[in-house]
Amino acid sequence: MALEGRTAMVTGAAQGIGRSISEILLKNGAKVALLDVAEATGTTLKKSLDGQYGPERTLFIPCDVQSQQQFKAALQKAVETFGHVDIFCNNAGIANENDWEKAVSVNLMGVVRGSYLALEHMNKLSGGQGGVIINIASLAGLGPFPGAPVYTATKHGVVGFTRSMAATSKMSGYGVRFNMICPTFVQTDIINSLTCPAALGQFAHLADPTRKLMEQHGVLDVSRVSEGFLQLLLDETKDGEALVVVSKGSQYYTFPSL
Ligand SMILES: NC(=O)C1=CN([C@@H]2O[C@H](COP(=O)(O)OP(=O)(O)OC[C@H]3O[C@@H](n4cnc5c(N)ncnc54)[C@H](O)[C@@H]3O)[C@@H](O)[C@H]2O)C=CC1
Ligand SMILES: CCCCCC(=O)/C=C/C=C\C/C=C\C/C=C\CCCC(=O)O
Repeated sequence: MALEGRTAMVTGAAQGIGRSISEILLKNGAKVALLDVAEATGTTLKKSLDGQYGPERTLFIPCDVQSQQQFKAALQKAVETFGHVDIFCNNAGIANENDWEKAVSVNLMGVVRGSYLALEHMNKLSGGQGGVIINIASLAGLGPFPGAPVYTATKHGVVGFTRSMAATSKMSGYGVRFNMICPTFVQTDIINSLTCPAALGQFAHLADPTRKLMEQHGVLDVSRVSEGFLQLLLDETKDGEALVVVSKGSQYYTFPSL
């Protein structure tokens, strides 16, 4: 199998896109450390995966990506259990324009924190074995999503950070590839935030236009994102790339040259 002997760590793995990415990694032979702040959902998922793949293939670690201490301890536990981690997916994210500071903390600071911890472990210049880091951004990381300005800002931040880290890693010789995925709407719990006044905050009046945007773009199955993830992971020529996953297909985004 393509990922036999490889070990991955996925944040926000208990459900939705993170769960689908974890499952495609397992199907292809990898071992996976599943991180999520939702302890009950994560524990239930771990039990179900134990039945399918055997208990030694996964590890569930309760972890809030906002906490440096929890995140560092989670990586340490995964390394102690599996020996190393060579695939890292920063996927955990929320949509909340009302509690916008939390959205910045989870969606952007959590991705920076996870990427730096993963890099510290993987960096060939400091004894690591190299690896791949794939961050889950959004189509809202490439253009304006009306009604969700802070969500949009965090995803633009993830795109800029990941591209810069790819260039930094290449120029420094770290042996770590950085890529990102920019999906359109995907059928998971987060899209309920789009019509939830508490999550839209001062932009609650934009719930209807947002619903229309969703109808126009279509809502994808999570498997479309995990298939894209596998493609990016296995293609060693991809570094600093944004894979856009929309209803008509998946394609690499062409950024304007400066
Ligand atoms: N569903 C969609 O339409 C799209 C989602 N995305 C992105 O995909 C990623 C995954 O979202 P979905 O699976 O759609 O949503 P989801 O709400 O189904 O799953 C998010 C997971 O992240 C976990 N999580 C939230 N805060 C966390 C924290 N502080 N620490 C650790 N785990 C935390 C949740 O417990 C949950 O299991 C997010 O970054 C989201 O922004 C991107 C484009 C489209
Ligand atoms: C706030 C809830 C977020 C739900 C999950 C999500 O990220 C969904 C995003 C879907 C679409 C984003 C909408 C608009 C983005 C606008 C323009 C993209 C233009 C890209 C380009 O070609 O320049």
